[in-house]
Amino acid sequence: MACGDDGKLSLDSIRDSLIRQEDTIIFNLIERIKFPINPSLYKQQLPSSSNISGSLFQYLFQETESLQSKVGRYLSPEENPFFPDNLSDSIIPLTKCTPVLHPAAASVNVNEKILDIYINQMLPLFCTEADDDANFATTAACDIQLLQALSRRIHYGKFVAEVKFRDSTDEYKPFILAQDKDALMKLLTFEAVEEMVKKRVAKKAKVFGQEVTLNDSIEEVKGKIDPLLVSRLYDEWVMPLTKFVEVEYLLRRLD
Ligand SMILES: O=C(O)C(=O)C[C@]1(C(=O)O)C=C[C@@H](O)C=C1
Repeated sequence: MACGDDGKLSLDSIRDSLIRQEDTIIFNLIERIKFPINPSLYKQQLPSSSNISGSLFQYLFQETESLQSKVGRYLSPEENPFFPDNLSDSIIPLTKCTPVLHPAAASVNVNEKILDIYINQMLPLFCTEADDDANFATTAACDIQLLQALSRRIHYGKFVAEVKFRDSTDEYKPFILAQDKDALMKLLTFEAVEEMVKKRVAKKAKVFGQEVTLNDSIEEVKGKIDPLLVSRLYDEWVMPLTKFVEVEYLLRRLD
């Protein structure tokens, strides 16, 4: 949802973007699972002489975000930082355009949850537990790309919620005034759409993860990623967190 796209805001256009973002997430997953979990990356305390606290991963991620913030990454309402206290001012001036989202959108950030689920549940599900392969910098680069793609997709819930609110203000308003989270969750849920998303991401995982050879007679070989796990990723984490973001945004929509 680029600056000035306000006029193009529709549920169909937002869903098209979510569909395109599936490709990014699945390709990034395929890249990450080339490596084992590499647990030392997330636990390793750096030598005290380095003056850096936390894990190597945290250090790399914070420095990446800090550098990207200098060139304006977090001026975009689509981007939400994992380490908001560690950002630098942007050297790129803010473009003047009408914001699509309500200003309270800035206070909705579920990246702490995403990071916790990613390290403690997703990596053990997708990656092998083989010994560390010491490819820490490359592994972390894959993690950061994937986490940023997941975060962008999940926080897109703000745009989905905004368009649903604009399309059906009379239906949403009483539940927002009553701060009724359950009623909002029910109203914004489309089970048939969720079923389609799960099927589509499994199909994409099968297609994107297949080995491409020039020998047509070769039997179908095991793909690079398990389609069922991708479907589970969306079912258990991506869609529930997107809906959580939608509810949190709507609760603040009339502030
Ligand atoms: O497409 C929507 O209406 C959304 O709110 C997005 C989404 C999703 O995360 O994919 C979430 C909730 C709906 O039940 C269906 C799909």
